[in-house]
Amino acid sequence: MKPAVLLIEDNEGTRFGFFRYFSKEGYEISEAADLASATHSLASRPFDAIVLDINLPDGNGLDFIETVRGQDPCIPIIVITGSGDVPLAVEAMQRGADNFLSKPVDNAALGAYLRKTLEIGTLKRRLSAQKRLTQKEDIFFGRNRYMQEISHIARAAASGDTPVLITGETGTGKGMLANWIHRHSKRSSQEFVSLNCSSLRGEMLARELFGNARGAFTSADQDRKGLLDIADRGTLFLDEIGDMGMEIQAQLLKVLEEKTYRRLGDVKLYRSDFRPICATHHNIENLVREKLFRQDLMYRINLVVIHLPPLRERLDDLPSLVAYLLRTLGVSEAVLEDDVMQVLMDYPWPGNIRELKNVLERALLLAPRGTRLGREHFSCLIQHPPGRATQESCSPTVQEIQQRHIQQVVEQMNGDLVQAAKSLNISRATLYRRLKQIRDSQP
Ligand SMILES: Nc1ncnc2c1ncn2[C@@H]1O[C@H](COP(=O)(O)OP(=O)(O)OP(=O)(O)O)[C@@H](O)[C@H]1O
Repeated sequence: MKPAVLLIEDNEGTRFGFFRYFSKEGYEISEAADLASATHSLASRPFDAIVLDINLPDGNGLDFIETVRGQDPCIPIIVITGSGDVPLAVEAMQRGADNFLSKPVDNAALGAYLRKTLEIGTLKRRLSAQKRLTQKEDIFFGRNRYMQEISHIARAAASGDTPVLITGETGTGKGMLANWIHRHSKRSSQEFVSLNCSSLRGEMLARELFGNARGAFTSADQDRKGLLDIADRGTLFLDEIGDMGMEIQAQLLKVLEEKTYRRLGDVKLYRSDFRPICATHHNIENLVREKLFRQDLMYRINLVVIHLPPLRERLDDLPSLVAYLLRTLGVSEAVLEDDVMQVLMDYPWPGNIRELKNVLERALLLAPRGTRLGREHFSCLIQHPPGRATQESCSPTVQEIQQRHIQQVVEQMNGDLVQAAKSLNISRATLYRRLKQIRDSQP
């Protein structure tokens, strides 16, 4: 495919010469005589590079560099300045241009610059995509008064070693906060082991937690470590602990009291020094009243309680949270058109921050590269009732089909993850990761 270049230049003669030369060189050239038509062109299709004159009839090209950079940090920009205008060229580079040339422009020199700059642009994009994949997600606390208090308690929890209970609706960031506390605690060099107690029941959950000896049950062909073993000296994050069955609750209480446990089918006593951090979307006290949760276990795990508020109760943080999430997705907040924030403010966010992130990611996928995100990219939030926005408005993607298949196999194996991993021909760790992704993608 030909590289697409947008030439923003008011001089018709220069544009003509440029068009003829670079079309022959194999580029697809679009022309804009002023900033207004350049903005229009950028909104209507993606470009691989921009060649920009500084003095234009309706504004200064220098300011335009920042606008473009806000929408696409990687697109190469080459600036054309008047002859000998070095300070202007320096300013252009400071504002984000990749290269500059003085007038009259030597097309051959510009061609060489363009080739090099396009190569750099491709590399930058690749790096930015790689960074996105490898970057560890960091938590956003925000300036909301209540969240400031939470950040204070979280810091205190990280410097101590007592159990923590995190409550809040789905997608409010309970898992992220648990991980943040671990990473800022003295246990950070050890494992952070996460287990979702609602996805496994009874003996299956016991097997995951305690491990098993060879022959403990039909498919136990070897000794297997449990997560308690792996979490030794680290942190064990028990997500959705409110859904844990009463029998396992009794076993967990014993482990918390004695720090020792037995693998299934084993007589040997194992020791694990793990720090428990638990999370639930339930009100644990109600569960205790309903006799669904042991009171003694509640007192063991709720030494520090952190309640994360739903997103709709911290809307004062929404604009900076959106900017933060967009940055983690590799774009700046300038990518949003002005009236979009009101759409985001008006939506009740039943899936909280997870749903917000999914909605932003989907809007970025829908919009052509280099264009701004308008209301039309958030039509799910306007047209669909809350909670269904990210699921039903689009046909399933390959990833969604894969996720369904994994869920079906886990169900067929009655939740036996060892067998499910074998049947899917993936490792147990990969299966855990995929199951977590499935949970994370649900609002
Ligand atoms: N404070 C935050 N800062 C940045 N991103 C966040 C924050 N909270 C949540 N997210 C985003 O939302 C996603 C879901 O967060 P997380 O899994 O921690 O929520 P949760 O409350 O544990 O949800 P569930 O109850 O469904 O397990 C995260 O992967 C992250 O992308």
